[in-house]
Amino acid sequence: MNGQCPTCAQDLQGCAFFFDVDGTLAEIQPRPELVFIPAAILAALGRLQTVGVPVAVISGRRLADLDQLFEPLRLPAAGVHGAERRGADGRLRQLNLDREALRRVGDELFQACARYPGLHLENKGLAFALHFRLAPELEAVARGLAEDFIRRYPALLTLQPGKCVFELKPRGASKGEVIREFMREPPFGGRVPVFIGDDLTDEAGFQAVNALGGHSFKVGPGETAARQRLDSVSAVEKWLDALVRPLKPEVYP
Ligand SMILES: O=P(O)(O)OC[C@H]1O[C@H](O[C@H]2O[C@H](CO)[C@@H](O)[C@H](O)[C@H]2O)[C@H](O)[C@@H](O)[C@@H]1O
Repeated sequence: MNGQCPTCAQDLQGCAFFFDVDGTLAEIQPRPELVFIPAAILAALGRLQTVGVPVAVISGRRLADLDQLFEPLRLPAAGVHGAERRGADGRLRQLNLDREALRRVGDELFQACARYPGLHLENKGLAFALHFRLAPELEAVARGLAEDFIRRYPALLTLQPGKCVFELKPRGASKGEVIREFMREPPFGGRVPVFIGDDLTDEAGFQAVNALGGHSFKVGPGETAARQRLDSVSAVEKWLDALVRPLKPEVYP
């Protein structure tokens, strides 16, 4: 195999790639369940995986959702902002959390959100997303609800703002920490990490790869710890295409 990273000219086999999902590999959609990964991106990730270049997705979504989105690929992945992780060996690790307490929080949130039909509560079991994309006038309500629950359950939850969403994520969940965990394991360990993301939850990941001597890319505008920039999901697609294009054609029919 030959091939280089188009940005840093590093041999691909020396790199390990980490990708955020929504806003990075998939265009933002009005509702979470409408999201899809473009076929060209799936093909590029599949190519990298086929030739043994380590690839993982690092998302706020649940692992189960990620597996559906990336079908037929089954990638090493971290879900719920790092609260759950599946390594390259297939082993699952989760933060040690009080599931019964989280279930009660989910029930309470459901009751609280019922008063605001425009709010969409995404209950991920280990985390809760209060989406106001389809009702922007409810942003302050969503923030208020999220802050109230964080105040009442400070040992359990922490606030993670995002794109038209306030998330209550488990305390201790961090995209930076899961990238560091992947980098301590084969086949990621010993390589140069590259992380591409677009949102506030990705900042911990950018900081982690910067500290590990890797490359960090922010998709779109906004202040960031990332050191390089890609404009959009289509720019990520083109970047990935440039990454895999030099790979030998006989390996990829
Ligand atoms: O870390 P990510 O993979 O980027 O996931 C972050 C959150 O993405 C989803 O919400 C966002 O995307 C939706 C679909 O485009 C959009 O409707 C919503 O406004 C965005 O906030 C997902 O629903 C969350 O669970 C993820 O945590």
